[in-house]
Amino acid sequence: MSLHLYDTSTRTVREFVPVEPGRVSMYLCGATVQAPPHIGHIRSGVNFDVLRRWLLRQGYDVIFCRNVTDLDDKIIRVAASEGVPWFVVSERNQRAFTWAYDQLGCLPPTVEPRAMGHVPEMVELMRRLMDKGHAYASGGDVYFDVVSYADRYGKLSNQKLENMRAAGDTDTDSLKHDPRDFALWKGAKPGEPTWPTPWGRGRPGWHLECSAMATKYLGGTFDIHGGGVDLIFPHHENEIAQSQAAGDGFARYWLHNGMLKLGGEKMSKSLGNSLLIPDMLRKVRAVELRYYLVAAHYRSAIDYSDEALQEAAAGYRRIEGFVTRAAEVIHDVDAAAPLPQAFVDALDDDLNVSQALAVVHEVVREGNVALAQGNKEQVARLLAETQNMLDVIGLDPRSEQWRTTGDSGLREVVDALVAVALEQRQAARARKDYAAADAIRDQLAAAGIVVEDTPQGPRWELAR
Ligand SMILES: Nc1ncnc2c1ncn2[C@@H]1O[C@H](COP(=O)(O)OP(=O)(O)OP(=O)(O)O)[C@@H](O)[C@H]1O
Ligand SMILES: [Zn+2]
Repeated sequence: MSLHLYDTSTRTVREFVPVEPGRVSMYLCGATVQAPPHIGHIRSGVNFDVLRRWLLRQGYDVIFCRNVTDLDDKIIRVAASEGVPWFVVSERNQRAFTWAYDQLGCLPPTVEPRAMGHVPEMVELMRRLMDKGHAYASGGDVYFDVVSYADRYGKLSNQKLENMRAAGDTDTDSLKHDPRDFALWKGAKPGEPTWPTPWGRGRPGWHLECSAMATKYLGGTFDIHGGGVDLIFPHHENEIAQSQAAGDGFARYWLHNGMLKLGGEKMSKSLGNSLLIPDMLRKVRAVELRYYLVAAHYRSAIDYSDEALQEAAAGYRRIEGFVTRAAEVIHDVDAAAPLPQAFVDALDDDLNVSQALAVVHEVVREGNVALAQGNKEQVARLLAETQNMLDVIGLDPRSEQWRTTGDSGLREVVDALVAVALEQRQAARARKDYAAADAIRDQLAAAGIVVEDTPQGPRWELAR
């Protein structure tokens, strides 16, 4: 089987074939930066990071564009409440998002455009829509005329125009030709930042931003557009309407991640039920949080619980335990070793990471048996398979990312210190000074280090 993905626009799992052989262009709706990220935002980030890594593993050259919405009503409100300019709020929170994506091991985007740096591209898109009769200016605003695009509007979200309710703010209904028309551009309001257009000063509507940025960096037709299911309507429906009405092919596959919820409700900056990343990193290590966020199928909803998080962390530590022990015996890991077919099939089947992780756990179980039997050849093969699979999901404990962050960065240092202590314990045993040998073991235990004697010699672990 080749890669198949669930495409919201056709409501089917279909074969992924990029526009250009060997190259994949991908756009992900990134953050509106009125507040720092919660784990729901980062769930979206890490799930699309796994897709990107899977495409890279298959040899594709991937152009990944994730935008930042650096100005909107919510940012303006936060800035006003703090008495600072809008960009103070968006810069601060954008840094918090970047930090969080980095902590969770997301590869940096190929390009990360900010909306307010792309106003000329938005004006040009509005011009094209006006010329084709799909947009009109009214009272300083510019609107998309949904009736002019009636036959196709609603395809993505599977609804018919006649059943749709009015878009957004009813205050502006008197300016619209139809209450379902949505704003491409919002006319200047006192105290708000504005940019010039041929139809007056103002600021862009959110939907227009993504259409303009996606096509600027990925072209008129590109492969994958992603975001959370919360964005299907109206945001993505409107992106399609704007871009296709202007004459662009736009995205060929629409992928949506399920929501991370708390008590059954979407985790949301606006609802104030956010679990922020620094707080989460006091509960578990970043790699364990990533494991938790990718372990469920990307399209399913997750209802957050501390218990499930701790269970996921324990699951990851089982994998990590094997990798660490095996790496003590095997020094050269074959990065080109093939991935188990069951793992490949799982990811090719609409990125079924939970199934793929089940394969990892199976290989780890076999690996532990091989370790216990001292079967070095088997251990080498299973360690290579495990690390190569984990690399695709961004979870390899021996990768640069996880070796140098959190407590795993100190592992080599502790390893050397424990080796010295264990040599002394060995020497004490050799001279039959068992009291001294036990004292060394007890001191290590007091420092949180548990020593286990194995047929391959003593090894240590942190007591957790
Ligand atoms: N709870 C969540 N679970 C999963 N993905 C989410 C969640 N909240 C937002 N996302 C996704 O994260 C990305 C960035 O979201 P954005 O900043 O637009 O969030 P938002 O919906 O405005 O946030 P909020 O509702 O928290 O104020 C989008 O792709 C969005 O779909
Ligand atoms: Zn968007």
